[in-house]
Amino acid sequence: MRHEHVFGQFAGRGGRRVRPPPPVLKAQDLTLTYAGPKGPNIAVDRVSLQIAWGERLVLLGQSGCGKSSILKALAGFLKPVGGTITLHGKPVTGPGPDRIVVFQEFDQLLPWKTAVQNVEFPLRKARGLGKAEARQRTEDALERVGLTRALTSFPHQLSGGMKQRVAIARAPAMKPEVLLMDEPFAALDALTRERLQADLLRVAEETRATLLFVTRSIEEAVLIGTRLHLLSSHPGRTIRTMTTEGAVPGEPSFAQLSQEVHELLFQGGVTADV
Ligand SMILES: Nc1ncnc2c1ncn2[C@@H]1O[C@H](COP(=O)(O)OP(=O)(O)OP(=O)(O)O)[C@@H](O)[C@H]1O
Repeated sequence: MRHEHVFGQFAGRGGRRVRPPPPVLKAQDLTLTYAGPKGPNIAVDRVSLQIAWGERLVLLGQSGCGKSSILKALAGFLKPVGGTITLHGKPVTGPGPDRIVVFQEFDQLLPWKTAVQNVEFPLRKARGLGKAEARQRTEDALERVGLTRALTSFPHQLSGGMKQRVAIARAPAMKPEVLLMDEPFAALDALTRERLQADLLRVAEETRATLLFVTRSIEEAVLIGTRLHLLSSHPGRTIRTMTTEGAVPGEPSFAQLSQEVHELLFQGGVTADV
């Protein structure tokens, strides 16, 4: 099966070779460490990746392989000890509203604001939208994720799934350059997880979001991603990047690609936990 993604070899009309679109976000030879008792521990070792506009890149690998660390570095929360990160060719030096992060934890909403206000507030504060436009965008975003009730409830009155819906509505409504999602569905029950995966896919496609998504689930990766970046176990190194093109959920192609990914992760010294 052919799943290798080869940059620089996109076929244009009439089979002409055309250049791929320039990456929105790019990391080159990214090395990340944490301080340990005996000196720095390498968490991520010279990983390079790039995300083009409208692409959904999934970082996949075993627990502790450095997926969250890469996401944090791309978000600007963690400074690399080696390599570079650029957004539209400009170095990333810290966090910014051009990169919005959605975490796994359910406590990322402002507890003193309602569901509606949690979406509306950053649109007004960080994006500087007027009241009418922010309200319109908020209503639109919440409708997209199917949140039609409990709109005036506070986070402590919402279920975990509902809170994640608000977080998923809020992030694309900000229209960031890149949406960074760190295992946003890992703490949800299987049914809610499936529903939110479908909602995310729909929102991402409708809003043409550029997405970096972190997961440990092979099936989730193949479902969500247009491209996968497989990482070896600690310290995280690139095993391979591959496209998910042709893998259709519910068809043998999907199971086939999932199996291929599983084998690659095992060969890379990884125990995939799905
Ligand atoms: N704040 C920290 N201080 C020290 N070491 C850390 C810190 N955060 C992460 N690490 C270490 O860095 C490595 C990579 O961690 P990271 O959380 O990025 O992995 P991960 O692939 O996201 O794991 P998981 O899937 O379990 O969330 C691990 O060995 C971890 O112990």
